[in-house]
Amino acid sequence: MNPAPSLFLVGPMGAGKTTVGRLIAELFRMPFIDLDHEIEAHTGAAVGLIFELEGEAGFRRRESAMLAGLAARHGIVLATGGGAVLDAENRRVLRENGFVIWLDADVDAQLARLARDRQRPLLQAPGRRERLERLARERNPLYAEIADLRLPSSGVGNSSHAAHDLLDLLEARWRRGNPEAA
Ligand SMILES: Nc1ncnc2c1ncn2[C@@H]1O[C@H](COP(=O)(O)OP(=O)(O)OP(=O)(O)O)[C@@H](O)[C@H]1O
Ligand SMILES: O=C(O)C1=C[C@@H](O)[C@@H](O)[C@H](O)C1
Ligand SMILES: [Mg+2]
Repeated sequence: MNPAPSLFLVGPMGAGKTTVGRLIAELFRMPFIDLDHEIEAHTGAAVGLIFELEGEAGFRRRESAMLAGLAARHGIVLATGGGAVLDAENRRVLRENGFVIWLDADVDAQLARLARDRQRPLLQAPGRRERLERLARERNPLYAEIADLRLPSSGVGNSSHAAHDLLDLLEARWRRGNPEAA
């Protein structure tokens, strides 16, 4: 039961786009694709190394090119990277090609979940809290601009619970949209 052509997950680092996205894809029996992973597989370099060699601008070019190709596929669950919404064309591509889910997380939850992270280049410097707060201020309006649904989360909780909450929300929403299916 999935009338949406594709599900696109957007939101900040540590919100669960990759983890919850993979689970929701399993629950809906849809193929799961992770944008960061595809970029790494295509270039043969980790996100951190791409940032080091080409700067954030180089990474964003690769991200936009990869997103344009993947968003054209139908019936997928696509986990984007936290900064994919920065580009206006990316936002258009997401909005026009699928159902956009904003997985949100407060900064305390991000800090707890990513405390041991050494992969995300934007977090590899002191002042993580200030950095995450600034990113939230800049990006939240962009997530809000394209989201069809927002699922907030806090604490370190459990991604499996988050996936089931999302499943319930989506099914309730689709039943409302199509009373025949209720
Ligand atoms: N809803 C949740 N409750 C508890 N823990 C979570 C939740 N979502 C994610 N996590 C944990 O947080 C960590 C980061 O999650 P994940 O990699 O899915 O984030 P992301 O949104 O894909 O981030 P990025 O934008 O950097 O790709 C993982 O260890 C994951 O298990
Ligand atoms: O929030 C961001 O800008 C990023 C999030 C990750 O998913 C990666 O795309 C990369 O580390 C940048
Ligand atoms: Mg991810």
